[in-house]
Amino acid sequence: MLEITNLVKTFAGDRQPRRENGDRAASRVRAVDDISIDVRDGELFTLLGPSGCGKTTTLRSVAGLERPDSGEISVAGRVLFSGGSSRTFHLPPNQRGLGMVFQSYAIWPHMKVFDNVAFPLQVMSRGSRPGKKAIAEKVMSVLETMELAHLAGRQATKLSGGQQQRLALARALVTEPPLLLLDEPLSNLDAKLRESLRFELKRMQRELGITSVYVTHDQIEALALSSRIAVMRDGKIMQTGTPRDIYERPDNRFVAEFIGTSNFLSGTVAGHENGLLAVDTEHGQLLVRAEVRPGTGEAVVLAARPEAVALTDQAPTHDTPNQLTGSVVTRSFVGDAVDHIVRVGGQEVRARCEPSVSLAPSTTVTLRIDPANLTLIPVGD
Ligand SMILES: Nc1ncnc2c1ncn2[C@@H]1O[C@H](COP(=O)(O)OP(=O)(O)OP(=O)(O)O)[C@@H](O)[C@H]1O
Repeated sequence: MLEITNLVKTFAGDRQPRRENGDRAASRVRAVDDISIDVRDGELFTLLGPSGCGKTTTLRSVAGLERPDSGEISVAGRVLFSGGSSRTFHLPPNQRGLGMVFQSYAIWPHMKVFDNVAFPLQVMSRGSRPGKKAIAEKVMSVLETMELAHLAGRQATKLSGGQQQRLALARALVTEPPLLLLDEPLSNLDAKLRESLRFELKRMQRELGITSVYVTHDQIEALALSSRIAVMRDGKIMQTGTPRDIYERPDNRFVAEFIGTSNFLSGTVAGHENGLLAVDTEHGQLLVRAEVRPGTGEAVVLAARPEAVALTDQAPTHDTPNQLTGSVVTRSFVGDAVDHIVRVGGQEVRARCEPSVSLAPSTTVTLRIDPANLTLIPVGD
């Protein structure tokens, strides 16, 4: 569906000191350094990597907002950009027909919810513009998908942050683009809202089967959402694979370390109770707050960030879920926290604790992870 071949994009870097011959040579930053990507029909494909690795520049190049130095970009066989030593072809962004949602909500504040979504249809060229009635139907249908239909008449600014972001999505989807580009669309939202919108985004993407490219620096978000992930560093792709490939079989040290700052616990779904999912792991049963409902017996992975793992040298208590027993391997002070590595059965778990919690190697400890702080990653996705 989306094919990127040998894409290169450089920017003028900081100016260098004047040379002996009086020239000032400007160094160039290779923001995207010869990358090739093939996104399949219906996939949610994620570009993942640390700040400055070239994710946004890649996405902006697909959108037509950056003009690459060389390479080729095509969507469904239609060339959007082709450049190199000879002639360059660069289709302007407004002729690419792609859906885009960026970090800032980018809704039109002076318009009502309905009009925000109707606008992209109203400005379509004469031949392809639907009639007034068809526009109203399309707008209401996409507002329903995003659960905003009841707010159609409201001023866009009078929506909550999550609703505004859903509105931005509705607006990007209404023209039924062949490809949806999403640049950290959830990063301005608080953790709870991010979690629930992540599920909605995944549901919507699946239901509509819309091919999407998603940019994020958040490994857990990438693992939980994506069909496949490309991990980037310094403008290059370090590995492309399914979430499972990436965390189970990292190709190189960079990918292993970048993904490995989170903890992963494998298990199978045992059942549901009181809005919580019970997962059997080799360390016992863990509860996770999840809005998706995989079937009993399905294989899943639970992810926990190190700061979500609490440690104590007290024995487990009866009234608290998600307690594991382990033994401290190492601890290290990192300024405002103490990082511990704890051996639990056959695996090491990282816990980032308050400075007041500092447990010596070989101490037997109880690890506690709140069900709300575990992320469910369906494997086999
Ligand atoms: N307009 C620009 N002019 C000069 N350098 C740029 C420009 N845009 C990006 N860069 C540089 O290109 C590199 C890649 O930037 P890019 O924004 O694509 O990274 P990113 O992975 O999306 O980072 P972030 O997650 O912080 O947004 C960085 O070194 C950045 O400083």
